[in-house]
Amino acid sequence: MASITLSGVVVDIPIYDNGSRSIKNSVLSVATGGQIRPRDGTNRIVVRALDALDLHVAHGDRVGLIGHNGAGKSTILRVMSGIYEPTAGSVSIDGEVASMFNIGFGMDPDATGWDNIILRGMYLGFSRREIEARSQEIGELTGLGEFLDMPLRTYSAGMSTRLAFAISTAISPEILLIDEGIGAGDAAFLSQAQERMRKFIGKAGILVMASHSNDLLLSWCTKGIWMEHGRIRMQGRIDEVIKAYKESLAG
Ligand SMILES: Nc1ncnc2c1ncn2[C@@H]1O[C@H](COP(=O)(O)OP(=O)(O)OP(=O)(O)O)[C@@H](O)[C@H]1O
Repeated sequence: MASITLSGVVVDIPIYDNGSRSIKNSVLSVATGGQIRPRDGTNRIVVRALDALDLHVAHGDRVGLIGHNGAGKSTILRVMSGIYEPTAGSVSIDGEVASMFNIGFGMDPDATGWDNIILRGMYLGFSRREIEARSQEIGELTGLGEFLDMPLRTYSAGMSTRLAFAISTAISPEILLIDEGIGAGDAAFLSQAQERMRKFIGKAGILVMASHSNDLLLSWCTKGIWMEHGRIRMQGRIDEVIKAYKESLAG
């Protein structure tokens, strides 16, 4: 059974250009972003992207991360995927993780879409034989047609996302992490993606996604977590959390 538990997770991101006094003086006065603070005992400035975060995601949960720019949504996903090591606290992940945001990983910009399906598939743990056997099906799902014969560097962000999405969901991971971007697809791709996502969720994995699209969050998620300055402001049913967040923006 897949699960994710974060206990007291702090992520401080050091800023190496510490020459500016104005950074220190503007601490906490802004509506967006994490908390900018001098690091204890040093002259270094850090951004506290996550502040003592406790979070449990259980098998079958579909969690939407909501909040203003810089609230910490992407940082949570990066911690869950192992890209960021927490400054303090602990992370426990049970299950195979596939993430949809490090889409450059395991991909070669000069190789074609077809070749990248093989490369990224192997990076995600397929054997060459397994991924070759499935590459046709994955290629069709991308809807990229003849672009699959073109080098990846000729793709738009949305096209790269299609490719990454098709490969990631093909491997049926137990935990899927998505950061924005998926909204970059067109309507036909999104409905195809939803169908695939429903199948994925039907296999009872975990989905954690960050998005500014309420429609996408409402259709894919059941739980919502509203982040603010690296902390959880509210969590609960996705519709209730989105409603409260919208009210706070209006007020
Ligand atoms: N590479 C970095 N260097 C410095 N600060 C960073 C870096 N990455 C993130 N941060 C800071 O960490 C905080 C949290 O950022 P994060 O990307 O998690 O926010 P977010 O909620 O995903 O925002 P958005 O909705 O704009 O994508 C912000 O204050 C941001 O400035």
